[in-house]
Amino acid sequence: MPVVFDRVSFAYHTPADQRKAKKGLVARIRERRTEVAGADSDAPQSEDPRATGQERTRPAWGVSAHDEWALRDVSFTLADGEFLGLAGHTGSGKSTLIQHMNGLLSPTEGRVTVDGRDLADKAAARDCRGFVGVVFQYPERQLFAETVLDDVAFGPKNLGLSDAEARERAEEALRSVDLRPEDIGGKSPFALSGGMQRRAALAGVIAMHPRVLVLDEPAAGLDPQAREELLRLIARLHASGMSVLMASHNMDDLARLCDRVMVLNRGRILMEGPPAVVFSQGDRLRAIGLDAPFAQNMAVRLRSRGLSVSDRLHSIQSLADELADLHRQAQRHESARSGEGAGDTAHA
Ligand SMILES: Nc1ncnc2c1ncn2[C@@H]1O[C@H](COP(=O)(O)OP(=O)(O)OP(=O)(O)O)[C@@H](O)[C@H]1O
Repeated sequence: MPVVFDRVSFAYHTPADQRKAKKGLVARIRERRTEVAGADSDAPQSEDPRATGQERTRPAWGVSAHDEWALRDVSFTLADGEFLGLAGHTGSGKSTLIQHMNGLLSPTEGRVTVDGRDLADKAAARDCRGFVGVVFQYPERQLFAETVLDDVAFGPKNLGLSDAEARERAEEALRSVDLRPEDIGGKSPFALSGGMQRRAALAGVIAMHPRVLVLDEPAAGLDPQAREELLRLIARLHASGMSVLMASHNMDDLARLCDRVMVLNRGRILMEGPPAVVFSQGDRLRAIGLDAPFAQNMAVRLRSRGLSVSDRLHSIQSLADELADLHRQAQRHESARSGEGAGDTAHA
């Protein structure tokens, strides 16, 4: 079930080129009305702001014309079984992109298809919500039911499943996020810890049996242990066969988990590729206000101190492997030197 973005642009306000087209239309309509009403052409006419483009609302976040596009010309494919990471500074368009994944927002230009069906088609968008599960930022804020089990069963019930089937799905989903339905199913969601609430909210999406899981900053605001548990859980869901798109501000999480990373900057894809390739370009990342993963920063520092470590380091694992290699090389070098030394002594 690939999700394909084909030259997607999105503006929260009508973009300039489309306003221009509208302006022409409004002017023509006004001329026509004037002709029909026989209006006195000398009479002062109140300017229709739409005809002059003055209605143009300068977007709150933008200072130049191109900033009115929250997404601009975005093309990519989330392939079956892939784990795609989405990085980008605040306001770069990650949440906007995510809302296009299941048709909550429709492109102003371009198209999004899921399994070949264009989400501009309402029926396709409705169907895809069963397959593409979106977990928004702080999803626990949307918990509402009296019990955890009712909350998680809400989605399946909406799909038309019977109470018993929905309950079964809810229990299964809770177990898949390491929550025991027999312990917490009857509790209020608000009686759970923050990390458990987050997992219960995730279970509500998993209970819909999505094949694509979309996560917007899933670990934001969790304590270190809860975030570790949650990220492990996401890796496990991915390993079970789901495709995942995960937006995150944490480059280390993306470097560690993703097959491929896409970096958004002002609504456009700036970089895209395997973590080792994207995250080795620390300077480009820093230029748009993103940090590189710890391993990449460490590699830069080690190189500046004369150690010849790879500039492709992007994860703690790759850093550990590289340092172990260097250590082994140094040991070999050392033993070769001491062997030479021993030979010299024997010679003497
Ligand atoms: N409802 C809205 N109306 C108008 N503009 C919006 C709206 N939502 C977002 N924007 C603007 O669209 C741009 C992209 O926002 P978006 O929330 O997608 O970015 P983001 O990368 O998810 O940011 P963050 O990391 O802070 O969540 C921003 O400039 C934002 O101000």
